[in-house]
Amino acid sequence: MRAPKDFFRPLAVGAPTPVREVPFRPSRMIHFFDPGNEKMAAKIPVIAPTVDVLLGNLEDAVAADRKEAARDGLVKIARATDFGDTQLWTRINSLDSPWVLDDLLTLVTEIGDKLDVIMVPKVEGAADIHYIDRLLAQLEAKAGVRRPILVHAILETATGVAGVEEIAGASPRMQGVSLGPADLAASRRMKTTRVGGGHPGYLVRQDPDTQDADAPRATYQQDLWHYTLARMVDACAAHGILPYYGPFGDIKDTTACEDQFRNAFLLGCVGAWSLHPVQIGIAKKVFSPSPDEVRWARRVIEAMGDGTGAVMLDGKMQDDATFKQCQVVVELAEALAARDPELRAAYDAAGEE
Ligand SMILES: CC(C)(COP(=O)(O)OP(=O)(O)OC[C@H]1O[C@@H](n2cnc3c(N)ncnc32)[C@H](O)[C@@H]1OP(=O)(O)O)[C@@H](O)C(=O)NCCC(=O)NCCSC(=O)C[C@H](O)C(=O)O
Ligand SMILES: [Mg+2]
Repeated sequence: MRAPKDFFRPLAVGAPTPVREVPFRPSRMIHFFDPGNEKMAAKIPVIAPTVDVLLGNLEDAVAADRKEAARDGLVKIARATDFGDTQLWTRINSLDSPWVLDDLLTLVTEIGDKLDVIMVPKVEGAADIHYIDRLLAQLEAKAGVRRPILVHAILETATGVAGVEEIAGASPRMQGVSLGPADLAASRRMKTTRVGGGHPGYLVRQDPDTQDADAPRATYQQDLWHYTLARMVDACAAHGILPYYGPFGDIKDTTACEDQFRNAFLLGCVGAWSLHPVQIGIAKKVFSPSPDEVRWARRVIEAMGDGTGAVMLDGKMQDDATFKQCQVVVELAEALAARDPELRAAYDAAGEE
């Protein structure tokens, strides 16, 4: 553990100075693609302007004999593409894999100036982040990278969940954390076989009718991920970094995907992963506050004046705390609208009603 006074010092001579605050850049969808898959790679110039983050995936879902093709493909795409203000991320292979060292050596050396964030899978604790932190500093110095590449951890082992607070605060490079429900389920020995989402067996049942013991009893499906997501959101907020829901594997079930994403949004997440083009629009819709909500939030802020005291608005009490919640909504809306002209128009129109 570094002493507090050294926390923001570069970890290698010649490495860029670490950031003091994670820059808030829209990242409603982190769009995964396999850079070694020619069909997907061909779509990247068209997809890039429609997403907030493009992520060249090198880890799970890329077969062992395609790892080098994926890595080389990412270098080629990064060099050939102007991403505008869309961020470029990568997910490297896990720290115990035979590929990760070459992933880092190649990517930082070849395209370090184009990479915004490196997503690290299966992070177990602060030690994993410290290892990556020092190695990145050495590679950035060697390659002459001018701004620090940030780090994003996937929370997908039971040990990682137990240490999420120390992971979130392990380095000034920490940009955020995503939930990895599929690996986490395996690590915990949960009895599911899905990538995220609910399960019909995880439910609570209405109490029996005292007059009629045989009367049907309603059941309510519960959210398997609530506990972990809530811990992750708190850890991220406490350390000033950003929380994300991860993947939703049932590509055809766009309704349940939207529900899962919305739960995460309401709980504090800023985005989710899109695994297929059909999930891009869902994430965009869900992780952008609706024009009605923005209009309401603006009304509360206006009615509250300096933000102290209490007022009634449409029969509802507003005070310092609702003022702060409304500021969160309006600040997010403004940051997203600055990048998204359609959203700007929708928010402006709502303001005129
Ligand atoms: C899920 C898929 C395998 C589905 O692919 P496919 O069967 O080809 O779907 P479609 O026929 O509907 O595709 C239509 C066209 O769109 C292209 N396509 C598909 N996906 C993408 C994409 N992500 N980006 C760009 N283009 C895409 C197809 O090539 C088709 O093109 P064409 O034929 O020319 O019309 C596939 O979507 C896929 O592999 N997605 C990514 C999966 C992935 O990254 N998985 C890893 C992340 S989840 C995870 O790791 C779990 C997590 O860590 C945890 O532990 O929880
Ligand atoms: Mg995983």
